[in-house]
Amino acid sequence: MDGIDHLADERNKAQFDVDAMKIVWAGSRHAFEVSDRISKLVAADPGFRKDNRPMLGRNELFKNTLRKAAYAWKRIIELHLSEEEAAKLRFYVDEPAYTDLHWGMFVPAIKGQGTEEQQQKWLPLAYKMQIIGCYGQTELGHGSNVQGLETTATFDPQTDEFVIHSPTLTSSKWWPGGLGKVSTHGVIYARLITDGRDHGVHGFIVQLRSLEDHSPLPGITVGDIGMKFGNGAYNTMDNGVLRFDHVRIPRDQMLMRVSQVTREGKYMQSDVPRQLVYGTMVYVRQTIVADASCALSRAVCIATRYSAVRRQFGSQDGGPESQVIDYKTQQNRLFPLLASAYAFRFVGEWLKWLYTDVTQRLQTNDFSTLPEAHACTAGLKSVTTTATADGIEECRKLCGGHGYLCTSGLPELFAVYVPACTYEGDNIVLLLQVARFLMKTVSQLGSGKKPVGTTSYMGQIEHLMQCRSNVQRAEDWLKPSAILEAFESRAARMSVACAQNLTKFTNPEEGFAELSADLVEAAVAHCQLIIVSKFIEKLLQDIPGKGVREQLEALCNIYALFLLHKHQGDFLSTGCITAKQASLANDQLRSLYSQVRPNAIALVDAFNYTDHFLGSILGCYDGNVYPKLYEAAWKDPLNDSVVPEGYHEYIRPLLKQNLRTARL
Ligand SMILES: CCCCC/C=C\C/C=C\C/C=C\C=C\C(=O)SCCNC(=O)CCNC(=O)[C@H](O)C(C)(C)COP(=O)(O)OP(=O)(O)OC[C@H]1O[C@@H](n2cnc3c(N)ncnc32)[C@H](O)[C@@H]1OP(=O)(O)O
Ligand SMILES: Cc1cc2nc3c(=O)[nH]c(=O)nc-3n(C[C@H](O)[C@H](O)[C@H](O)COP(=O)(O)OP(=O)(O)OC[C@H]3O[C@@H](n4cnc5c(N)ncnc54)[C@H](O)[C@@H]3O)c2cc1C
Repeated sequence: MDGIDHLADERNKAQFDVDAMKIVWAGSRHAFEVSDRISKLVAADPGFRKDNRPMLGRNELFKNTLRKAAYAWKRIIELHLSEEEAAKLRFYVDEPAYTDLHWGMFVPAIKGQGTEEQQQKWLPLAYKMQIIGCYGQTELGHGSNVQGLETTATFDPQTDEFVIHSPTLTSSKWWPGGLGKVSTHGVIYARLITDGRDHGVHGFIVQLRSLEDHSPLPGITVGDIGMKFGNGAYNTMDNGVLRFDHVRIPRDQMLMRVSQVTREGKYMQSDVPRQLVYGTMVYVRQTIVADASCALSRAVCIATRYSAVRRQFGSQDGGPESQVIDYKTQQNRLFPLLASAYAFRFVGEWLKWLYTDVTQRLQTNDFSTLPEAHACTAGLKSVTTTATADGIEECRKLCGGHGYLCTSGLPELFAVYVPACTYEGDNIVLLLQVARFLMKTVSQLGSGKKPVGTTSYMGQIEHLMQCRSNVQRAEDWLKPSAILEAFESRAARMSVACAQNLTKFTNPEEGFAELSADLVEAAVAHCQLIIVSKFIEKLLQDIPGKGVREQLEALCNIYALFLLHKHQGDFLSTGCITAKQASLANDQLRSLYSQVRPNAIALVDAFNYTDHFLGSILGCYDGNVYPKLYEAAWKDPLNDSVVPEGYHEYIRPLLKQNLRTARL
């Protein structure tokens, strides 16, 4: 606008090499270069404009999303983008669409659960988008309880087909994204029945719509489930409802990697665990953790830049008022979120490694790390999405009144993000899975079986049950060993306490249900320990760039000590630390805030987000917030006319009547 960088002074204060930090954030120089190039390409293309989204009605909004998805595909083909570049392009287009489910779940489900033959048949069609797929698992009556699904797939040996049927209203598929109006096919989860026997839930590829005119195939009733939370937001997605009336599909459309049905109708199970049917969820939960760092960093970038621009109170001798970022209360709310964004980034990187490792092992029939992969993906998905959804809302409040404007970008970001606490597994249900895993680990401690991976700390259970922190001064809390010992002993003691309480129940399932609130807290403590320890491990790596390591150390300590402060009830009640040590942690936290303060703007610049992607006037790179807000207000459709539509109908008669009343 005025071409001036209003945040230049802030940028000059930085004590580290921002370009080097950009590479750490991206994960590698290559990842940075791809991300930088593609984000700029999207930002410069008017075809990907998104600022009008909150104003559009549902039909217009949805059609606009279809246009963008088709245009994105056209650009991907024209520019010969690689799979990695194409995924980045869809990410920076930043509009939930059926393509998320096609690439993010339909394709992975076929890859993970289909045989070689099935993959060869279906994947080329999906890769060229000659078919478009969704992931049809959840039903009106059951989501979390996958074993409770009611849709049936009954084998008919006469015709060598499965008959897919929705026997009840509650068996209607409900929620799958892309199903409502777009998908031609779906991976549909149904109870497999052969010869009158129910073999539980399995995946099937089912064609839903004609490839000629897009009409639903015979026996299929399909539509959108209706408007969701927020304007624009997730309403660009056609979450759908689907009913089957005895729809027939060939036998070879059952995904047969885990189990098979023969021509004779015999059910056969491979020697792979049946839980592999849930494999797509493990894959997506892992991507959701990486995605949490993106959503949170985006909100934090907006709130941090605006906090440096915004001034309120504190003027001395007619000088400028204080920047709100200098208030300790603002720092205490904002900087832990900044630190969390970095923490989630690094734990997301690690989780991707864990997932790749488990996938490679599965290919050689080594299933030993599957339970840990399930517990880690479930728990970290839960903890990071909860913190991110809460964090985005906190960032909105950190921006005061202007944060409530759609042009701040924060209301839409929250509305799009918050269902992450529910989809791919309700966060509480997933934490209970982690708790089951922890209780199993604790119960095996005496058996000589050594806990491994993320539970290896339980191997020193005797030490962790009785150790006392030796922190004496605030600076002692900067030692990774002090932090790790406190987090490990807290997690171990909470798990052991639950395990001991469970022994008081004669029926273990009853005990588990009764103690579930405590079990969830133990699972959170374990997951927070994973995040803290992966951040500390990141710091053991070679980190090039002037001052970059120092900034990351400060953020790691903020993340850990903020959690310690927030959950000090856990640390104190389990006797891991004393009240004095908790207070020293808080002293150290304050001094870390002062250390981060001059670097705050550079730390959010390191995310390398374009103004297009941020979609926020408050977060714009140049910090020229007020003229932009003022100008944007006049562009609101309500300001198209000075006197509003409806004046003659509803305002004028009222005013006239008031005049008459006043005369009386
Ligand atoms: C780049 C693009 C990305 C695209 C997408 C990105 C982001 C998302 C964007 C938008 C959202 C879009 C889509 C959203 C899609 C969906 O939501 S799809 C539907 C997801 N649904 C769920 O997540 C349901 C949650 N429920 C469950 O997973 C299971 O029912 C539950 C685990 C709760 C219970 O399973 P169940 O078999 O009934 O239970 P048990 O507790 O008895 O478990 C038996 C044993 O199995 C182990 N186990 C359970 N799950 C898994 C697993 N996934 N992997 C491996 N192992 C598993 C469990 O630990 C038990 O083991 P033991 O017997 O104790 O050893
Ligand atoms: C935006 C969005 C997109 C989605 N996309 C898809 C998709 O593409 N494909 C698909 O198949 N599904 C999709 N879903 C569905 C989603 O996966 C489910 O909504 C989710 O798994 C939660 O299940 P539920 O709705 O049955 O919740 P419920 O299980 O009914 O949860 C309701 C409440 O009960 C609690 N609860 C449930 N069970 C327990 C328990 N055992 N112990 C303690 N508390 C419990 C929960 O914590 C929650 O508070 C989507 C959902 C949303 C919101």
